[in-house]
Amino acid sequence: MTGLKVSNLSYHYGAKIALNEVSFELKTGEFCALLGPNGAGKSTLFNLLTRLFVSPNGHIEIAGHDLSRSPRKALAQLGIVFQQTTLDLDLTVRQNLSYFAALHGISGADATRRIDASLDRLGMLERADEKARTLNGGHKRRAEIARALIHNPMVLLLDEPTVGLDAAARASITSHVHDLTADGTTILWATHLTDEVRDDDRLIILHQAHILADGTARDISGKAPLQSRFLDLTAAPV
Ligand SMILES: Nc1ncnc2c1ncn2[C@@H]1O[C@H](COP(=O)(O)OP(=O)(O)OP(=O)(O)O)[C@@H](O)[C@H]1O
Repeated sequence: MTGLKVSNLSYHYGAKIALNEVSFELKTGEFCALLGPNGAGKSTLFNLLTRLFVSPNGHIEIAGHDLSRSPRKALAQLGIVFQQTTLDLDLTVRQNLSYFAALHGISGADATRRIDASLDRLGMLERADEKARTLNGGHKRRAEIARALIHNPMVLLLDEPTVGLDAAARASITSHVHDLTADGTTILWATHLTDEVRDDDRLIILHQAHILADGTARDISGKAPLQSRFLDLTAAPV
């Protein structure tokens, strides 16, 4: 079954092409790293996937729902973690998640059950009653990922979620997020850091609006380290 399908998607800012005929398909429960240097088009793609932008060209399907024809159904299956922290630092972790649950029309015992389950998935349940302000950067991101899962989306988008974190926190978050695929969540993880990509991961390399490579990280890097393969691929203009 398909988790996320993007077909012939293009986007222009005036004369500037930010995405050019981009197509890829992720299976249900697949983890995919979207690797691209600054300006590759990652944020533009995320803005199209979340319907902040609408493109007249191409199609997006989220968990089988066409985003332009059935936006409510499609967006109900989407969770997103933005690059910038959006927690209310004066609320506890649980209060932050409760607020988000309410926005999705989830309250009472159902909200409590979902919040506990989400926090548990990210190893954050014991911190539920701590103020967000007191959490370290890695725990803040984990709370935000738990929040993005409250409505049980089939597809989770993460836009460079480890920016500003130390190596240990980055490793912990990448590991937690990989674990989410075990129950069928499809993950699209935007990054510009090759060390966040595992050999077995699906990897899409985006550069100057084009997909330059799509396959397993192992196959794309070949005998070279992924970092040098990535630098080679993105050195030349498309
Ligand atoms: N509002 C805009 N007007 C004109 N050009 C834009 C606009 N926003 C982005 N671009 C250009 O579109 C291209 C893709 O930008 P985008 O922000 O999607 O890349 P990105 O991969 O997310 O980069 P970063 O990692 O730096 O956020 C870049 O060349 C960028 O300069």
